[in-house]
Amino acid sequence: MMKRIIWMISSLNRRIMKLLFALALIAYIASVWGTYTNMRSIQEIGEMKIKQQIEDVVAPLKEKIRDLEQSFSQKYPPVKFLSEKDRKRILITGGAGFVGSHLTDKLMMDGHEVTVVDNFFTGRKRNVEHWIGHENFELINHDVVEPLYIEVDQIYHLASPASPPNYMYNPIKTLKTNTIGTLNMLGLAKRVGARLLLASTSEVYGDPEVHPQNEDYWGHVNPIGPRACYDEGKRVAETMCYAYMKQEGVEVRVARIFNTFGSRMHMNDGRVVSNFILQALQGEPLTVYGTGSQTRAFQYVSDLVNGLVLLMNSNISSPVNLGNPEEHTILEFARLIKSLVGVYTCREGLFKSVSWEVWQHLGYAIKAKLLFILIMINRETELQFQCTQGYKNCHQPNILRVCFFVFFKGIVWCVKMVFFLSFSYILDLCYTCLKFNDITALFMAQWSRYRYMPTHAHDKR
Ligand SMILES: O=C(O)[C@H]1O[C@H](OP(=O)(O)OP(=O)(O)OC[C@H]2O[C@@H](n3ccc(=O)[nH]c3=O)[C@H](O)[C@@H]2O)[C@H](O)[C@@H](O)[C@@H]1O
Repeated sequence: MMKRIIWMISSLNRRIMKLLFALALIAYIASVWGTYTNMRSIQEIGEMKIKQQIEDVVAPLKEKIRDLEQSFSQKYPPVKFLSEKDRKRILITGGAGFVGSHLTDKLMMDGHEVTVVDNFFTGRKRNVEHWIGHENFELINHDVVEPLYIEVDQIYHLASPASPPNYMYNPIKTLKTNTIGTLNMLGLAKRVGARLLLASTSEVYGDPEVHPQNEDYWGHVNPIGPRACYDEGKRVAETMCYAYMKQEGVEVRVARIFNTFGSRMHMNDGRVVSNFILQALQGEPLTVYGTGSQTRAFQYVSDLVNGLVLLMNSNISSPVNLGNPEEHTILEFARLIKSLVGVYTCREGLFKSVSWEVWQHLGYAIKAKLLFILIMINRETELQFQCTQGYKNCHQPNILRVCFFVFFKGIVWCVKMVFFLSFSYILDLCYTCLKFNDITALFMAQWSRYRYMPTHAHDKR
């Protein structure tokens, strides 16, 4: 009996032992598996962390590489291809200035090799920065008062401050630039056999006694007046050109430039266009000097640039006036600027980030679609463009003006909607008319529709 009991206990023990052993084995496998997965997840987290750190370091580098790649593949404005024979090496002094930079654009786009020389007194590097790095373009920081040795076929000599506050700022420097500078450029033209175009000015006529001034007029200049440094400087520059032409056989062209406006005109330029636009945008009264009855004709810069290029390539060696023949008094001009700035401020939200070209197209598109929305599309739009895009950053709105313009804009849009709805109604009418091919029948039909409707309703009832 005892034996039996012992056997039973031991067999029970063996079973329990086996069970325990199996359980221990499972626990061991589970713990090994757990540790393994745990280690893996720790490893993975570590790897992820390292990856993240690497990403953090690499991301700015990648961005820099992208920027560099973009700068290497910089997009330039489209440039025509010219054969070696037609391609000219052209020097533009003052090429980073207001007129000079537009001339640079034209000649570059025409496919010539352009070297811009500027001392950046009134010129700005940003005016020509879109050409920097182009194989046809070179920018030299140089003052024409010092001699320049360079091989060129044509010289556009524009270097000189042109706005009264700028040229009066340092009259001796203005005189040196226009005399010694011109002498240096004529010397260069003589040495390399280049043709030189001098950017002269309407101011060589001084305070004119004849009106309008043609090129034969000799002028009426005060040699000791406040403007003399510029007026007399340009007059002597013209004299030098013709002396070099007669004595040395240098080919010269002389453009007498009248008032010009356009983009890249410095907002503190001091001339009437920039002054008035700036004052109007800032809501200040426009400073009309004197009675405002003095007249000026304003040409757009692209017209002037086309004129300069035409003159350079022509065979006219005598001086040529370049300006807009349409004259306005300064008072009229002030009124125009006021109205343009007013009109545009209402539209600012609409066209804020739109470039001029796009805006122009947009203007045409709107005009074509909605006949009743009037948009001025003529030379004034260029002024308007300068009013807004050119000096956009200077516009400081105040709350009163904003409220006024929101209200004004609301009214304008209501009027437009009324026009538009009437227009679409008329269109609808015309369309139906065409369909019916008989206006009387149409009205009869319209009328009878209203007239018989209640009867039909009655019939139905
Ligand atoms: O824009 C130009 O191309 C010309 O500008 C200036 O000649 P000016 O006609 O005196 O140019 P502004 O200073 O713009 O003056 C034009 C008229 O507006 C008047 N003005 C100017 C500025 C102003 O704030 N208010 C004002 O009534 C002037 O008295 C002048 O009668 C330069 O001296 C010329 O060399 C250059 O050709």
